[in-house]
Amino acid sequence: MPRLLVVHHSLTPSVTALTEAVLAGASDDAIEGVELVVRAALEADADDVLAADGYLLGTPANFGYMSGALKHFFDSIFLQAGGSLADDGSAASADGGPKPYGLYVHGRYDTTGAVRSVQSIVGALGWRQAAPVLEVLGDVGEADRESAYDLGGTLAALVMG
Ligand SMILES: Cc1cc2nc3c(=O)[nH]c(=O)nc-3n(C[C@H](O)[C@H](O)[C@H](O)COP(=O)(O)O)c2cc1C
Repeated sequence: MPRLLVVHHSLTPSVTALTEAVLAGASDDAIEGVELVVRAALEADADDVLAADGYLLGTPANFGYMSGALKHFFDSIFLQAGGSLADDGSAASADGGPKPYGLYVHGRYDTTGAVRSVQSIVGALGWRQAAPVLEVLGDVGEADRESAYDLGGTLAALVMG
């Protein structure tokens, strides 16, 4: 069965609200035959990544970057999951097949650096962005929840094939 892996760092109400909406969307009645695997960023491992057919990533913006927990996830799985490092130690493009991913980021004033930090790493894993990044600033409203729901549904539908 195709598998969608959700890796999130949801310690605060706003990211939690987005994660719940993403999961609800990925579990929509229209989605059939997709196994949803949900992992806190500090618990996900390379086996989770290798076994998945698509990914949803959620993080707050912290100091202009993704959360330390999501960074720890990438640090832990990068090489095993098909990433490679260039001679200078920077992330190099991976040769693996492009698996789809979606990303949602919550911040209070600027999520630009957090989004860029994730995109640079997943690009080196060879994953392909399958939906626009959901960036939410400030309090999470109904429209944001709907966007998160749509993001979850979109990725699940893509994985469903
Ligand atoms: C240490 C720290 C650093 C933060 N850095 C940023 C940042 O760079 N950009 C931003 O938009 N928000 C930043 N924030 C706000 C968080 O992104 C926000 O608190 C988080 O998404 C959770 O939202 P919530 O408190 O409304 O649940 C920061 C918060 C903390 C505690």
